[in-house]
Amino acid sequence: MYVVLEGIDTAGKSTQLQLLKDKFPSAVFTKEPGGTKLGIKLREMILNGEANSNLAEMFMFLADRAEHTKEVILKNKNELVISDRSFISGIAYALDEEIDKLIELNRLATSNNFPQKVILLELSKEELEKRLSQKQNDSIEKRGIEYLLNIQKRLKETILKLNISYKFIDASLNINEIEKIIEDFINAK
Ligand SMILES: Nc1ncnc2c1ncn2[C@@H]1O[C@H](COP(=O)(O)OP(=O)(O)O)[C@@H](O)[C@H]1O
Ligand SMILES: Cc1cn([C@H]2C[C@H](O)[C@@H](COP(=O)(O)OP(=O)(O)O)O2)c(=O)[nH]c1=O
Repeated sequence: MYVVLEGIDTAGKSTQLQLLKDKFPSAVFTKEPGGTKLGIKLREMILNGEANSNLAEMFMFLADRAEHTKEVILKNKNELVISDRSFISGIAYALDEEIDKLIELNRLATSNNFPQKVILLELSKEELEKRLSQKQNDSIEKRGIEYLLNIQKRLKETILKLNISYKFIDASLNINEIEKIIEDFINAK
């Protein structure tokens, strides 16, 4: 089963993945961008802000995703794979394009291998402000609070359009409470 953890920057994805590694020791943990050898190079270029064109940046994420699908998702088809982000981020962050068109592009990039379950960690504006103020920001995060809240809205909209089992979780809950909700959701049939 292929499960993905989604949420805007600082929603708590890394924190939860760290805990999930103990709960699911035999699972394959991966991430987008940067879950493959090629992806590590693409991720560095993307986060350094090397692309001036939004379209070029989007295609770098799609290239990362195509490689990730072949090298990680398809090679571990019979395992529990848990990923930090997915094509759902790809759609939400590509603000210039329509969601439906992006779904089609992502079907192509993944050869139709979408996740079976998606978890979204949702932040309130107040909590996002607090967390961003405590962090050194990369080029994407520097785009600001309203930008990230808009992305969060698009993450939800995208998930609701897809026929994938999902769980929305209040990211300001206690860390262990969130972990339990995620664990139960992964274990549920
Ligand atoms: N449930 C939570 N409650 C309060 N703070 C949290 C919670 N989860 C994570 N954090 C803190 O928020 C910040 C961002 O978390 P992180 O896991 O790095 O987010 P992401 O990987 O989504 O960017 C970190 O400082 C982390 O310690
Ligand atoms: C997967 C993906 C991520 N992104 C963005 C989301 C993040 O801002 C950044 C990846 O950074 P990352 O460090 O993995 O996220 P986080 O800061 O939450 O730990 O790239 C896209 O714009 N498009 C995509 O397709």
